[in-house]
Amino acid sequence: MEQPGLDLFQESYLKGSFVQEIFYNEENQYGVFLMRVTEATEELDTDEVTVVGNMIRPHPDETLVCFGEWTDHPRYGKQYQVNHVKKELPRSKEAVAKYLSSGLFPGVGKKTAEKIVEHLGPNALEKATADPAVLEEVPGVTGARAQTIAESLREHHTLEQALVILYQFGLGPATALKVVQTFKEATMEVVKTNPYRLIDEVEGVGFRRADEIARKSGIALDASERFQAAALFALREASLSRGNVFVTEEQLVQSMEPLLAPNGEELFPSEKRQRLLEEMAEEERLIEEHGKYYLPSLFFAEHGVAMRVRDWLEEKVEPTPAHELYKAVGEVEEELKVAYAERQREAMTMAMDSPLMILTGGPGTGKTTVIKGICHLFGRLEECTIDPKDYENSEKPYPIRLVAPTGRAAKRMSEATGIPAMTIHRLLGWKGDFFERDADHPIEGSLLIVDEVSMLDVWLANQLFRAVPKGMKVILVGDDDQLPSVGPGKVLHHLLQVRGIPRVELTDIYRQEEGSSIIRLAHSLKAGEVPPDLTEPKSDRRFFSCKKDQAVHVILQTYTNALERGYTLFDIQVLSPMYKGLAGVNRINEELQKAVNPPREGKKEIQWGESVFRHGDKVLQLVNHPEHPVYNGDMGQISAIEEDARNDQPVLWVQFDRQEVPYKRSQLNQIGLAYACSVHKAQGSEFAIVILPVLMAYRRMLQKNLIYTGITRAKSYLILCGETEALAWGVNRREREERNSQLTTLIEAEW
Ligand SMILES: Nc1ncnc2c1ncn2[C@@H]1O[C@H](COP(=O)(O)OP(=O)(O)OP(=O)(O)O)[C@@H](O)[C@H]1O
Repeated sequence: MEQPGLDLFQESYLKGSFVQEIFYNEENQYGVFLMRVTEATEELDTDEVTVVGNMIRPHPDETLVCFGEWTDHPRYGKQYQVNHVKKELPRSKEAVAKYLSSGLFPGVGKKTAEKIVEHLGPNALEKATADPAVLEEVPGVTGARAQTIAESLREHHTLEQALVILYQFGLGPATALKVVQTFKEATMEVVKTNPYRLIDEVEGVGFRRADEIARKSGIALDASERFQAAALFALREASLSRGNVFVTEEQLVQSMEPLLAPNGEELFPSEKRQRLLEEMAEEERLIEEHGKYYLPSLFFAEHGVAMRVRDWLEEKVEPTPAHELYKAVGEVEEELKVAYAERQREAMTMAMDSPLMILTGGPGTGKTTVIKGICHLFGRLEECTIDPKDYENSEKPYPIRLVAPTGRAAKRMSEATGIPAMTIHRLLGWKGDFFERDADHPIEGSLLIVDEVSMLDVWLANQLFRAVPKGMKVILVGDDDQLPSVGPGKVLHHLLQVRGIPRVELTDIYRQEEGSSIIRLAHSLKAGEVPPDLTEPKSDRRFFSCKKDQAVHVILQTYTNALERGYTLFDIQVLSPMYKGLAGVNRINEELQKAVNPPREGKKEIQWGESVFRHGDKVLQLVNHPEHPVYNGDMGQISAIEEDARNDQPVLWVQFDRQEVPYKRSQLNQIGLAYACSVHKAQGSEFAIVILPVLMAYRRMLQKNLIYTGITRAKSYLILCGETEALAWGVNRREREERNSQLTTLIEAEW
């Protein structure tokens, strides 16, 4: 094996060809190959080496130079982690002929390949790339065919070159590959003339990265496209990271400053700025209205929601005669064996006569009990059965649609009311990139009840509202003190500010009667007060004082104690405000996995990025899965693992409540370990036991809504661990910023 001196090649590399593909994922171009090495920077004790990394799928006859480093994988041993790959064109006549007929070049079979090599010699590839006309000299190759072959040769060559240049521009191999795959032969053109296109078209490229490329391509600091890219980037950041539906011009300019001129120089005077923004508005890349700047999709969503709400407010409903209403309420009370409180009764009767109504209230105030009452009252007044069984073989659709943003919330609601419930995505027929239900294909039924509305962002609210047919009553149920939606807008909050939307707020706590001190604590914290008995042990809650570095230990101890007492993995949930850090979600998951589901001989597991999925692990679905009805926030348990599954075959199965869902390797980013999860991910769910660390180390994240949401996830037992001052600090801190939205004004202005 050749070994050139290190002075010639500073980087470590292996040269050779791939003799076997062990694994290859088309989606992220990640592969594992066996390479026969002919040349290397260091001495090797074998000439067959396992090589892993992101790369365009190599062809067996290609000679490759892989630059990278040696790693020691805990499971697979020593392997070469490729950083980037350079392909060498084959040199011998046989290899060139084989390469040409490998299928990479359309229309070139074995015979033609041999003829080309015969005629042009071993340098055929270089010659044909430089001058396609030489191919025409090959007997039997017509002008058009010569052209096609030369084009694909050149295309290959250009892609290779583009990759090398992108590496030089500082892009990592995975991103560089994505760029080349997106723009193909146009890659270099895009990179040289408008690398800002990468922000929109290549996942994982932000403004700063694109701007670095622009610098290297010689694009001026005051170029128009630079300004416009920064404007869109800032607008997206404001909406997606901070939840704003729009930004004011001042906010926009302010957030663009650090992007455009970190040293404070004025590259875009106000006149130029104005002109460039106007240009973007003309091209509908953004929308400007009275000095407010929107991403188009948010503008239309917010206006859509406002328009729909206005329609409901303008709708006239014939009121049900009072005596009929009260008689029916009495019958429902009798049927359900509940004596509804005055306010609860008001909510039920109001729901019957309003096209749109909002029901709010903290935990334990009886929202679910009222939802059930509303459904039964509706059935009586409409004189229709609400027993799902009566609709099983009927043409008639079930009249009530009960929905929630997460699968767990829907399940909880359906269990508590006895009425079928589903996620909003399922109701709307989410197909992965579009909803089947819209204004032209509305949902069926005459009563829609949406729970956990605080989680609804303006996009989803618009999708849902536009799919509601005329005449269907809509009841929105939620708790405005919970965390707002992850996506932009604060729909429930802003709807509550509209005067004129019928609403009832439930304030009396009923669960307290059952002796819940968790709910009492939640209500105190909501009022910004830490009760003096916080650290006193109660029958349903405990506070364990500890510092940051002890928190994980306390969590492990409590968790395993609960398991010993017969609680299951699904009864206990650790919630943490952060992912990173000593007591963050990631670390707790790692430690709990070690403690409650350790590796064992014969127990299958699979490495995924930094983490390991093991048979029996509790996992969380992170996105809505359009193929199977599993949704963001659903939890399940790994029921099988096939370690050596081929790329297109499932590698792991998760048992959710009602079904087992298979995942291919490329889909493993849709799940995560779930012994611990973020408070955001637990929205809409309840657990028998919640363990919540509250530490000053998290103070950046701690705020009232988050603590309140975390605590109210506990149904039977709450364990707080950490520092009392962290809790006090957090509950006195409101959400950092209000979210910009015009929703209230839009509805009120024209209504
Ligand atoms: N009028 C009432 N009389 C007696 N008990 C009631 C009444 N209303 C509600 N409850 C009881 O209070 C408890 C909490 O009610 P419910 O679950 O409906 O509240 P919730 O607002 O939906 O709470 P959460 O959001 O925490 O689920 C239940 O056990 C319920 O039976």
